[in-house]
Amino acid sequence: MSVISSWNLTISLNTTISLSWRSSLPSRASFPRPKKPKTLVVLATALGAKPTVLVAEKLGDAGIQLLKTFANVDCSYNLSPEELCTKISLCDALIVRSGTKVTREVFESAMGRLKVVGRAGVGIDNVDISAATEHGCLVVNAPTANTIAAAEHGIALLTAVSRNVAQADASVKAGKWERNKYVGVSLVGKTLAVMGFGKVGSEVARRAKGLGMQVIAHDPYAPADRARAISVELVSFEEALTTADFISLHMPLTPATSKMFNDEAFSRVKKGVRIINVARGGVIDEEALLRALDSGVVAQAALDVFTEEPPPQENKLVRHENVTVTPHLGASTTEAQSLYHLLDYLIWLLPFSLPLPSIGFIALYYDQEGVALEIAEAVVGALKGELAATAVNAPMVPAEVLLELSPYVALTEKLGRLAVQLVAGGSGVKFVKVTYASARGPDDLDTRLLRAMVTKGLIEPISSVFVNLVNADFIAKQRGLRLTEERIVLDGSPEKPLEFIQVRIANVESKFASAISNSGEITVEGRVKDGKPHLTKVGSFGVDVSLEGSIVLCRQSDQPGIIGKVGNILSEENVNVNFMSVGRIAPGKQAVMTIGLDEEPSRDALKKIGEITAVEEFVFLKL
Ligand SMILES: NC(=O)c1ccc[n+]([C@@H]2O[C@H](COP(=O)([O-])OP(=O)(O)OC[C@H]3O[C@@H](n4cnc5c(N)ncnc54)[C@H](O)[C@@H]3O)[C@@H](O)[C@H]2O)c1
Ligand SMILES: O=C(O)[C@H](O)COP(=O)(O)O
Repeated sequence: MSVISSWNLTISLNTTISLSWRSSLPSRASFPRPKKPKTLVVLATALGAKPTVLVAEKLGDAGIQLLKTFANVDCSYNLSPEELCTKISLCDALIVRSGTKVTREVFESAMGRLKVVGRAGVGIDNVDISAATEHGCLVVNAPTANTIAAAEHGIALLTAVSRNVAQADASVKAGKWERNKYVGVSLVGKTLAVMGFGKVGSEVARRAKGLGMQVIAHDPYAPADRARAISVELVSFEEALTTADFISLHMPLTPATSKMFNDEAFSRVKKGVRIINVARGGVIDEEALLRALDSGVVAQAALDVFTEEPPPQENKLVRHENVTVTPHLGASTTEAQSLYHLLDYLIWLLPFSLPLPSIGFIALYYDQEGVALEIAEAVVGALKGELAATAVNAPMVPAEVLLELSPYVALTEKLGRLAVQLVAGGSGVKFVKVTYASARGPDDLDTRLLRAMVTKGLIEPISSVFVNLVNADFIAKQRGLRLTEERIVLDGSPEKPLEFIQVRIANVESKFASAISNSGEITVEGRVKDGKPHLTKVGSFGVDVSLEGSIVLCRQSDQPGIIGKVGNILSEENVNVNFMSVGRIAPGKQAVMTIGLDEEPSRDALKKIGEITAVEEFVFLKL
């Protein structure tokens, strides 16, 4: 019994990072479950009051209970689109299944409050992902908990069509006894083409092999070794169509798979093929399927999913005598939807004092967290500002990379904040260059998170927009901000990921002229020292101040007594100086004094600093 270990990282709004460890047993599904800690995303969010989670479709009780430990939970099912839009502005998170369309209007109606959409299941085709991203709303799903349920339903439909179970049942219930009419076809030795060899598809394949079928699969993105491991041959779309006796669909609905099964595809299938769809209705052109059924090209179809759900009463496919239908039941088993947790079973087993190996076996078999728990964990984690393993619309940063980069995450955001506050007028920022100096090779540094944090730092002080890893690139583009990145490869030890980071803003004037470097750009540079972000350069002046609280930058003609005068003004106001450094061009010439402050000084105190005779210019910057 192997144990999956996981690291969870937390980044809160002030970008402090915490690390916790958890372990869990592998799930019953043999398709590798995403190792939560390996792929993570930052959702920096700060929620003062208890957040509100709207659960818009039935969710297992285990999930509801978990949500209630952290949030106010509003379970309102069967909301009309208008009702959903009305409610959403009062919610921080929304949990749906496939029955709720989370449209652009929903995100617009949320007016910035909605931070997470949790899809309690796999398919995210009912969520407008672009709109979510534009609104900085993280979308998470529960990709593994219903895999087995869906695969079993696929097999149930496969066996049902081969033996006319639904039709024969209806006939007997209608008082008939038609033994000759419902002669079926055998599965053994027949070829099954699994279209989409992902989690569900591979579980269907495994089960079909157990029924004695020849299994082939078509999936342009599936790794060959996964197929080889269960002796399934990966084939082209053409070969799948032309050789299969049964076709089972398991791909997602995307623009590429939409109506993949159309007249053209049906013109190439083996006459009498049987089709099972437990994926999404939209992957089949339903009109084309009807024609293929009527002409006998397709002998039978079993459909769990439809383009429109529920399908209209008059839908000819639903009423077709060679079509077996179920109302999107693929994920609907008690085990998939609710909690069958390892611990419950271990506790249940205790009185039996079973030997350890059998406990292990049973525990492994029943380690089904259920969709409800999987999505509740993801949503609560995201609301806490933790990192979501199942994020759909944000780049994933491996946990170990994130841990190493954490102080640089804080540094980049603060450099962005400082740089933009140095711009005269604060706006008009269009060209930003971020330079990363490192002894590591260019492929050895993932800067996506750092870039997002510079954007956050640049935009948040001058707008009301909430920027996070989800929407940083979109917001930058929308505001016409061109952020370019540059790498400087230094000699030395690659132990540290970065030596220094520089943020430059071109084509702007500065309210602190000394911040303009020789290249004519506002320039701030920082390093991480003892795990803390430090400002180490402003313009062409070397400085050194820890980036916390706020900062006063002050240029003076280099002479004795200035530090004392500034210190006096601040101490009269009870403002604590946490750090001070002076960087000068040459003794007796100009110097830039950097003062780190714990409290914000009054306007009056700042005015007094400006009035010190030797002070040529100064600026107060909030971090
Ligand atoms: N009926 C239900 O209740 C139910 C339950 C669970 C999943 N589903 C649906 O089943 C589908 C598969 O779910 P999963 O968990 O296995 O997802 P998955 O992401 O693990 O697998 C999908 C596979 O489809 C493949 N694919 C993508 N484009 C393809 C194409 N053009 N041709 C062939 N293959 C392609 C991908 O490479 C991937 O391997 C999804 O549409 C999901 O929404 C339905
Ligand atoms: O994509 C999925 O997970 C399935 O279609 C399940 O959908 P459901 O949560 O509405 O049952």
